[in-house]
Amino acid sequence: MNKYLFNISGGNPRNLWSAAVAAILDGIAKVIPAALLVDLFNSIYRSFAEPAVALNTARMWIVSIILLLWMAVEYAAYASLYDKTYKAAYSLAATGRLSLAEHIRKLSLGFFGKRDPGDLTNLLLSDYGQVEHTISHNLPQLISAVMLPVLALLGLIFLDYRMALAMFAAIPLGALLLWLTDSIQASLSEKHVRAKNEAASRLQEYLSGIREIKAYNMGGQRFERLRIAFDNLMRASIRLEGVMGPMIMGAMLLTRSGLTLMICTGSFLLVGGTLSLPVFLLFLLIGSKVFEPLTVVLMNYGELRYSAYSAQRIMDVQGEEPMQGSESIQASGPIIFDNVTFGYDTHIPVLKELSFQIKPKTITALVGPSGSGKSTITRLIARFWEVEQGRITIGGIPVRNADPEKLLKDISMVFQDVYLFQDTIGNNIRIGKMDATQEEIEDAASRACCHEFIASLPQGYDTPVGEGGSTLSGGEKQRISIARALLKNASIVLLDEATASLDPENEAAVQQAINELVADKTVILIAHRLKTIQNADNIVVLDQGKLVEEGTHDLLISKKGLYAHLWSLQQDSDGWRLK
Ligand SMILES: Nc1ncnc2c1ncn2[C@@H]1O[C@H](COP(=O)(O)OP(=O)(O)OP(=O)(O)O)[C@@H](O)[C@H]1O
Repeated sequence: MNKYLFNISGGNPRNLWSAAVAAILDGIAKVIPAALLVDLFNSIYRSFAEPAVALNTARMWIVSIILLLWMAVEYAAYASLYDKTYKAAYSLAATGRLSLAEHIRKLSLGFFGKRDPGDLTNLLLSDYGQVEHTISHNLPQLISAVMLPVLALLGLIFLDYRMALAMFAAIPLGALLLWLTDSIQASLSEKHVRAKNEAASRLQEYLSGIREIKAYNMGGQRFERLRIAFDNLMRASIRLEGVMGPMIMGAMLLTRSGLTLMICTGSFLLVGGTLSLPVFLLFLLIGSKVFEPLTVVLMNYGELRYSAYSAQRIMDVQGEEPMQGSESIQASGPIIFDNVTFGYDTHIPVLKELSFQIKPKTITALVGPSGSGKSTITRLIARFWEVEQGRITIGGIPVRNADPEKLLKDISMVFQDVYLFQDTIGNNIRIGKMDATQEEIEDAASRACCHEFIASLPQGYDTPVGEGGSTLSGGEKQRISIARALLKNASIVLLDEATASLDPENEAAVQQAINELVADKTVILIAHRLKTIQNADNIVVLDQGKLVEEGTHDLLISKKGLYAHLWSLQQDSDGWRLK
């Protein structure tokens, strides 16, 4: 339980304890009036049962005034409970969500390959929402539901242990039923959460793929997947309610049967003359109160079970080992691949026994057919994935020992598919250097040939960008990402198809910007159009994850190997046109 709370609170359960203390104080505040009522009841009863004893009206007045004043104490206790639980729940969920989001950021990209993005969104929103609800609503109820019977049992056992035992005898039976059916409930909750996540993922897939769905007229087919997911969710929900409902009702009835058992025992003892009427009436009065919170908790038991599974899911992700490493690479040193074998799926190697060296401040081009592993090489340099066999060193420091955050400070990347955040264009460029001045941003944009088009927009650099950059053209996005990289000014530059989506008019200018970006840097460049890499210092040619040849353009042409073959193919296709 402690670990559960520690984990879902992102390691800060302190607020939760103050909420629990408030719940206990609230429970005590509620019990005191019952004790005073017992006293009042006793004194009234005695005056009626024993004619010699006069009705103590003064005592009645005092108790009534205390009860009246006590309402203020009850109000204060409840207000404090309300304040503490809600604050605890919401702040705990907020810090927990942030700390989990931060933790996820530190995981290798391999983790994201295993998880559906919709599943992670659900984890951060819906699972935390469930836990939040449990802490704000169910936890205080649970505490008072446990406290009231315990306090009542302690008090009543001194009054008449036989009646007290009869009253509480059925509670273990109710608990036993819940315990025996626990695995069924756990499995149903788990299936329901899975079905809910699957439905959310399919919905996300449907909405984000809406352009392709329209373009390829896939409405029916994709909609069918969505329909099946929602159908499964409906079935899981019905099963969950249908099975859990009777179980919880059964536990509730068993627990409440204690009241009947107590009445039967009381009647029997009354007839036998071993129980007085006031004690019997007192048990009746308290019994009806004690079972109320227990009933409420049992009604919410399903939610407790459900949120236990949500917390389990949160803990599972928190348990994922983040990438370790504390060393700083020597970014001005060589990048060495030493017998590296790597596969996204460990059984299917994508790179095989790869060894080559990238000299500092040179341009190395990666060439090879589609799927030969060029992008994978750049991802491994940036440590997006972890290399298990062989090693990559930068300036003599193994990448897997490097502090991942510091490593990325020394690397600028321009990807094939550029992602822009839903923010202004200026802030999207600023990602390269968070404390950049407006002048620096504009200078980088000018060098990346995008200043003019940004300045011509009505809001200039303050123009908002749609999610993922959907409001900009491919070429515009690419130039903005080059501006980011220019601003970052890192020693190592990874360029993946940087000029692929630019029109011929812009290409020369962007090529010029890239020349500026790569000057005096260690550059690893992937370009399908071989004419853009003719002047590279070294060309590494890959085929099916293996290095097949390397050298300068002239050397590789003279070797008449794969590079020369790809070169001649491109010369032929350069002039392709529709017939
Ligand atoms: N995230 C991933 N998960 C699993 N397999 C992947 C992943 N990314 C790439 N692959 C596989 O790894 C192999 C190499 O991919 P990579 O992207 O490195 O090739 P590439 O040479 O850059 O290809 P292209 O020129 O078409 O971009 C391919 O077979 C690809 O299907």
